[in-house]
Amino acid sequence: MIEVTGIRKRYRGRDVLNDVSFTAEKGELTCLIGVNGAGKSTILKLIMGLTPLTGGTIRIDGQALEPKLYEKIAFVPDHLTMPSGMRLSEALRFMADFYESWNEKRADELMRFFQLEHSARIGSLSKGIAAKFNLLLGFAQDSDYLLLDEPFSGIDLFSREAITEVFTSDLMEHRGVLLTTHEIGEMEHLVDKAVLLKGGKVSLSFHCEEMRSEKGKSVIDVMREVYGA
Ligand SMILES: Nc1ncnc2c1ncn2[C@@H]1O[C@H](COP(=O)(O)OP(=O)(O)OP(=O)(O)O)[C@@H](O)[C@H]1O
Repeated sequence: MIEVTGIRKRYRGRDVLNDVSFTAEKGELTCLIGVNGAGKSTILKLIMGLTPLTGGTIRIDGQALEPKLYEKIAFVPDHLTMPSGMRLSEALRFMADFYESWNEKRADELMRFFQLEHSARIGSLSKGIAAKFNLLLGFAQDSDYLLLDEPFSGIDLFSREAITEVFTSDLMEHRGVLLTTHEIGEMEHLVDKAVLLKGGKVSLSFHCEEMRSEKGKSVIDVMREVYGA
């Protein structure tokens, strides 16, 4: 379990996150929802140790963050970070060399599934194709947890559908997935738990199925109430 307790983050004298707590469990898809600038990406960076906490604690499977724990987590940022002149085949080789958790067979399957060409260069990819390859780099790591920052941002409907299919496959079955989004769209039926951020705090956190069965509300209904949209 990823356990975020009372975290605070201050950038240049301004509190971006103020006492944020939530958990993301293995075998579940947890969605961090918030408008632009709510602090979603910051939370993922804090979990990955890419920026220091101002306060609070983050524990993974009961342990405080330390470099060894990152073997359990794959992080997919909101854009491809590989050099633009690199071919996809070279990027895959880099991942295989760099990550012990790299699963070559899975990477090959996903290359075929997303219809990606090994010889294409990173810089020549369209936005949607780049997003698919970016996701592949995370999906093909045998990690317990997968953190995804805005995986659907700027992607057309058909690419979204292909990516959604991966989320429902057994590739994800036992993993804990924590993803951020500002619009839930067709993801809604995939999400187990929603964490709604507002004003640097968690406004509401709930299991979607319970919300549906007990209050008859969808995630979008709740978002409308919280964000007044
Ligand atoms: N390195 C930084 N230095 C200063 N301020 C920052 C830094 N990174 C983020 N911020 C600020 O922190 C706030 C939260 O940013 P963050 O990127 O986490 O939001 P977000 O919810 O992911 O937004 P989006 O949906 O637009 O990606 C924003 O106001 C942003 O300007």
